[in-house]
Amino acid sequence: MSTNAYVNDGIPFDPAVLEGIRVNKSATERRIASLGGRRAVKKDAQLAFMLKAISCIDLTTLSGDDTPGKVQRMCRKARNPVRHDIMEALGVGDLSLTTGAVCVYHPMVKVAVSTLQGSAIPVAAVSTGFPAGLAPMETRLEEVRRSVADGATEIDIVITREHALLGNWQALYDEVRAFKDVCGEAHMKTILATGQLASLTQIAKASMVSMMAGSDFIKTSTGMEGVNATLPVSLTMIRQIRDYLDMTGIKVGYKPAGGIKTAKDAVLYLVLMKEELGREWLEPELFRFGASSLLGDLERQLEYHAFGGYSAAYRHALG
Ligand SMILES: O=C[C@H](O)COP(=O)(O)O
Repeated sequence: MSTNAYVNDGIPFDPAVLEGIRVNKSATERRIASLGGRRAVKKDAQLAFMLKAISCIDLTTLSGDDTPGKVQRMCRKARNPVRHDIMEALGVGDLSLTTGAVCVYHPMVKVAVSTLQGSAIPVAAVSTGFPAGLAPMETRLEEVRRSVADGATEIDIVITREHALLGNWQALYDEVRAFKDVCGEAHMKTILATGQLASLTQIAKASMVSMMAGSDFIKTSTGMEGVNATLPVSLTMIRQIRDYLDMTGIKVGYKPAGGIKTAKDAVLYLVLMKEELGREWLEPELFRFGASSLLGDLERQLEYHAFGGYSAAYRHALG
């Protein structure tokens, strides 16, 4: 069962809501360009942002050569994401820092759950025919059922891109709703694969439909598309989260995923969340990074803050 208090039961499909959605690409890009320069993050705040970023990572391995051993190592890293001597030197040795979750393919759910036993770290399973989402619907639904039965409390689903590309919003709604029904109490994150959609307006509409259908989180990418998470796409999606909140009073989470590799990038995403949605979206209940290598750079930067020097990237596991 999910321990996340933020649940979106969804609302009935309303095509009229979509008619008013238009995204101005240049205005979106201008807003993002203002992000880095306008407010340089000071050193102490940077440290806080980096620790926050770690607590919001869905530490991920999604590779054809995943093995139980690799997943176990990743789970151990999720429990202790930063070397003890670095945490001590930063004066935060007593902080019980973990990543937000670990994220794996279905066959690795059991091993992740057993390795994380005794911690509060949830296991997320990518499901529904990840990454293309082109398996038969019954197979995709069954995959969700099995991941939930094996102990995943978070399910990352992929949408059928065709529905969004053709503007078949009722079909997208019905698909996401069907996945939500089989997720039961597991928290559902809906991956739009934004790099394969046609425009920011289409991404905004797909975000809104996914939330109407009961997504607890909306997520950019699988990490396997040619273009994965970007800041303009993120601004587009989180403004839909804001509109859905205004419309329903329901808070939906956001997960940028794929290609986020540096502490600097992570801080920009956190600043964007804080400025657009407020502090509540800086918690793992409402914000996650889907990332396989970001933790390595964050640990490296924290080491720099602690000791004034970098060690080689290879010294940071999963770096
Ligand atoms: O959802 C997670 C992504 O697949 C991770 O992508 P990445 O390997 O580029 O960090």
